[in-house]
Amino acid sequence: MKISIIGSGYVGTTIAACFAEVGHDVVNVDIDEDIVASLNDGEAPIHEPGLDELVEKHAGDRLRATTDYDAIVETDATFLALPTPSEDDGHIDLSIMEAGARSVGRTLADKDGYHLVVTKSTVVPTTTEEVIAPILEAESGLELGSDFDVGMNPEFLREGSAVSDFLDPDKVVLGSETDRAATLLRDVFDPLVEQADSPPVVETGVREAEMIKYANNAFLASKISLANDLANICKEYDIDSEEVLDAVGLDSRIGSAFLGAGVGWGGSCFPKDVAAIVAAARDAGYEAKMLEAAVEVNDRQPVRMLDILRDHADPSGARVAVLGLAFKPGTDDVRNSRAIPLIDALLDSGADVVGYDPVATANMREHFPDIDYADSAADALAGADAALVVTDWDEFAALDDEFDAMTDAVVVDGRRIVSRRDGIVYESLV
Ligand SMILES: NC(=O)C1=CN([C@@H]2O[C@H](COP(=O)(O)OP(=O)(O)OC[C@H]3O[C@@H](n4cnc5c(N)ncnc54)[C@H](O)[C@@H]3O)[C@@H](O)[C@H]2O)C=CC1
Ligand SMILES: O=C(O)[C@H]1O[C@H](OP(=O)(O)OP(=O)(O)OC[C@H]2O[C@@H](n3ccc(=O)[nH]c3=O)[C@H](O)[C@@H]2O)[C@H](O)[C@@H](O)[C@@H]1O
Repeated sequence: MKISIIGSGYVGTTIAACFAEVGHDVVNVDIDEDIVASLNDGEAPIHEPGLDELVEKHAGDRLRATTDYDAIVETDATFLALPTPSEDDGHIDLSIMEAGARSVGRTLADKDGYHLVVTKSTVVPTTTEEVIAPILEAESGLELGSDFDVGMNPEFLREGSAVSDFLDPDKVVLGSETDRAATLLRDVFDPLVEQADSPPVVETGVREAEMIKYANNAFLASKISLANDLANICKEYDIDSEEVLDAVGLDSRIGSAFLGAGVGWGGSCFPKDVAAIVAAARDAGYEAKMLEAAVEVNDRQPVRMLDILRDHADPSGARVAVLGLAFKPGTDDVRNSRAIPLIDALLDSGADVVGYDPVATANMREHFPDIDYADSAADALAGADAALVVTDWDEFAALDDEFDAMTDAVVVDGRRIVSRRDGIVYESLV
């Protein structure tokens, strides 16, 4: 099949390369000329394990990129993989989706024959039918339900394992409102489902598919916050929270994944998606109390970490090493990293901050151009009065003699990753 994908970021590039891998002809449309050039040169514009190989293998053959929306006319289906950021009050900002839909609609005016437009981005329920579809109709002059249909196919991949998550998913969710759209979506996913050893395929309505994505992310984020709440109680009683949560996770109804207690969840999606569904629920007249509490617990974890530091050392005038700047290990992405509120609070307290991350320093420098950055954990620790461990990079577990170079070795561990205890003042957050 011929597929077009609008947007070539984490999701757009990954699904384009993977659709090409399972045999589709794919064209990626992005407004960024550098991204388009990179894809056409056979180089992935983002860092994801396995992506370079797929892009190199298919570029110039089953995979091409362009800035020209006209390319979608020749395709059977168009996937919108555009950003859906948050407004300041948490509401979803649909302006980029609306701009993309206008461009797609204008282009489809020139198409003879049926077309399917699928929302891949995470959007609050009713967006595809009540925002995207009317724009497509108005701009194209075509009629929804006869000339074209809309569908919704939420994405569950994680950064750092995007290719393997997409090619080997736990489930595929296909949202549509007409038989023709359902059949076409099935045709798109059949080759992927077959090579992935037939994961469950959930065929549902468009707004149900939109809600499944939010429910998924809200559940995972809340599970971490609940683990953090329980771990905080454990700490009050001097109980090892890891032992407790490991045992709890053995219950097959609960499961061990996403029970990792610590400084909380960040990244480009959990914070914005939980905020967006809470705001959408409020607009609809419902107060999502559990989700609001999940956010509150998450916001409190970095504050608790600073409180622990203050129990052992005065941050004012102290040199504090922040180990780990990425929102999770395996990525250079710092969007909503827990390191950001921590560094902000340290600077407010008058601390002299030195940050270290194996790969995310350049991105964090854009947020905090004026703090120091070290080239290694050892350099960050040398002469520091205290260290806060924020991201669970494996290399932090191996730190040992490096702590001896600290001036006053106070270590507050936000991810329970540091092994060394002797000769340092060590306290874990949970
Ligand atoms: N990043 C992730 O791990 C996941 C993201 N999602 C959702 O997928 C959606 C996309 O997210 P990402 O891929 O992370 O975004 P991204 O920011 O990495 O990439 C978006 C791309 O769209 C391009 N773009 C912007 N306006 C455009 C326009 N009018 N026409 C064509 N291209 C345009 C940008 O140049 C950029 O390359 C969001 O709704 C996100 O919530 C869903 C699952 C996982
Ligand atoms: O919608 C999205 O964009 C994606 O959001 C998350 O993926 P991602 O943000 O890449 O990263 P995760 O591995 O889920 O981690 C998110 C945050 O939770 C934290 N986390 C994770 C697991 C855990 O046990 N404890 C914990 O604090 C991580 O450190 C990180 O800050 C979801 O896992 C994906 O399924 C989803 O598609």
